[in-house]
Amino acid sequence: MEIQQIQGLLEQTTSAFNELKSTASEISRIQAQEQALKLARALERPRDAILKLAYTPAIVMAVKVALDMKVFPVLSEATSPVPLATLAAAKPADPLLVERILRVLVANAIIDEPAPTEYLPTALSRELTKRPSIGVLESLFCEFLPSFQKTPEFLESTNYRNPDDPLVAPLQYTNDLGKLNGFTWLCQNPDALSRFNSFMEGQRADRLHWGDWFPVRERILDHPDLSSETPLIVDIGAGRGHDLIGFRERFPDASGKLILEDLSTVIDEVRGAQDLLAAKVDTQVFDFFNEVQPVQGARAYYFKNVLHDWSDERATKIFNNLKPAMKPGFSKIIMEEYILPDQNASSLPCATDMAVMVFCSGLERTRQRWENLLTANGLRAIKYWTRQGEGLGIIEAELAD
Ligand SMILES: C[S@@+](CC[C@H](N)C(=O)[O-])C[C@H]1O[C@@H](n2cnc3c(N)ncnc32)[C@H](O)[C@@H]1O
Repeated sequence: MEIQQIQGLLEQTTSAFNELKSTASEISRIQAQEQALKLARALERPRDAILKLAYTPAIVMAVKVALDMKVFPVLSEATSPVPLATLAAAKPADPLLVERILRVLVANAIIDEPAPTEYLPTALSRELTKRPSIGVLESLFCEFLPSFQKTPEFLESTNYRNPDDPLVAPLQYTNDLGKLNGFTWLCQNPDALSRFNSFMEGQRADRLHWGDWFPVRERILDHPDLSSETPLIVDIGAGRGHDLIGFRERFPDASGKLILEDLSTVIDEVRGAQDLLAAKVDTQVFDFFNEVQPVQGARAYYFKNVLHDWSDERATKIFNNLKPAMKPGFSKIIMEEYILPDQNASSLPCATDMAVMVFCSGLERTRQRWENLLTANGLRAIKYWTRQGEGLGIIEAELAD
């Protein structure tokens, strides 16, 4: 690239940085980061960029090995540089192997090496001691990566049909699952299920809880028909219930019940968890394909990252099992999902789109696709709440008539 073009990108990056300095907003942070990425790309030779891109799985592999060798908890305690021998003793592991793995981490700014074979933590390596971020890395590496690798072969075998059958996705092809649903497969593999549920907790990482930006009081809580006995929020496909716990923290005075619904294996994993008990969250086994919604007349039926797992045909089944429980004029459906822009979507939603395609033939949807889905199912979008950057939006909907 011409030096003048790089100069131009540098100026745009500086101006994005100045905007961030003056507003300290999340949007300006994302814009500055995107601008800096364009600048870094422009400074890189295309051939080197491709080489590094193709090597990305090796970096993730090194992080996974470091996790397994228990390097990060030891490192994050450190106030002075930690010698290699101390880190190698954590597992214990061969010091030469640890040195090679840590070299990758240093080269990728995941840890610091202030002196030869002496290490210090960074914000990134400290993050790798937290359950949700460990879950993100481990679930994507162990459960998704093998399927990513097989996806081109799978798509060729289907003559590049867009996958829409959750029982015929790259996951089944890769793991020889026959017609076993991906979530049932997870439920049969407790370690994989635990990694996946931590991954879902991690999806929240550093993002706003919906209660921090959606006008919950105005759109949900301020209604005369709400009482302590009314189901307030039914979180369908809730996983470990982190969204409900976050809701209770933000609205401790809200009257009405918070109900967590998921498949029986997930409920077995979460039932009795202290954080759920403390937040007064009820649990309910529910299979949204095979049962009619058992909680009648809730104020809000909340789905987060659920509809994106399913094709329109499957989503119709979910809505058909939900609608009989909804009270007209009172019950709402709140779906916290990406609402893709028509153009220039950011990297994270696009990567998520690939992950749901591989796992269960799901898809991220543009606003028009959401609109078509709701209309075809006798539902009406009250409002699409979009957010800039990589945050999830909210589709607020109700029965059409
Ligand atoms: C992508 S996760 C989302 C979890 C959580 N809502 C979140 O965003 O963190 C999808 C959830 O749907 C649940 N699920 C899958 N199939 C289901 C079914 N048939 N009935 C009820 N829940 C189901 C899974 O167990 C999982 O917890």
